[in-house]
Amino acid sequence: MQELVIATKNEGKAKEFKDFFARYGIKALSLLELNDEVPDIEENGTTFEENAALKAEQISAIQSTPVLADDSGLIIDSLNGRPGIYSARYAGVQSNDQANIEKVLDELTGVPIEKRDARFICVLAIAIPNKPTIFKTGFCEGKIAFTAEGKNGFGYDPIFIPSGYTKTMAQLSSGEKNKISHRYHAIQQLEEWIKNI
Ligand SMILES: O=c1[nH]c(=O)c2ncn([C@@H]3O[C@H](COP(=O)(O)OP(=O)(O)OP(=O)(O)O)[C@@H](O)[C@H]3O)c2[nH]1
Ligand SMILES: [Mg+2]
Repeated sequence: MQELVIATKNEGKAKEFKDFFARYGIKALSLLELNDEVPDIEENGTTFEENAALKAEQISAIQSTPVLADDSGLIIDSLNGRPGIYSARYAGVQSNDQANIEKVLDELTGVPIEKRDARFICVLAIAIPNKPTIFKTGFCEGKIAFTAEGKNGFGYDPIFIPSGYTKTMAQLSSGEKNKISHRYHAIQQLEEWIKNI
């Protein structure tokens, strides 16, 4: 079976990539599964594109293979786009999903539903040795809930209600999330590339 390295140490993302790529007969391997120890890549870019490229290109250079990286996050309109590129570390470098969620809910205290618009963004970068890096972007629109609900998914899923739904992303099955998510919309644009992998 064909393999593709995904430059992520996030188990939630890794699981979603495995499900997506299995459909194309490709085994997605995260950095947590590689035999050699892979260094943490410093995400010091100022955009999702820069951070995705940093992860994909550095791991591709180490492994000498094509590598896909995902830089993603939550953009909340009434917080001027925060947490944005800082989504993973919003409540601090050592923060976890729970602390990040609490910080967002805290900052949105008293904000009515019409002002809770938000979207997830996923920027994929594919680095191929000696070729220009490819970028694809996907979005998922929605609103921030008043309380955290649901146990599926990861990150901010328990407080994100996708447009057209009355449940949070964490209350949807993985199959349902993977048909509407920002990651799905980005991967969909890679179909042609995947066929020629
Ligand atoms: O509810 C969510 N559902 C999602 O589908 C989702 N996708 C991203 N996120 C959030 O955005 C950060 C990305 O930051 P990020 O791209 O730097 O990833 P990461 O640091 O977790 O792992 P890595 O891929 O860099 O190793 C993550 O940690 C999450 O907090 C999501 N939250
Ligand atoms: Mg990261």
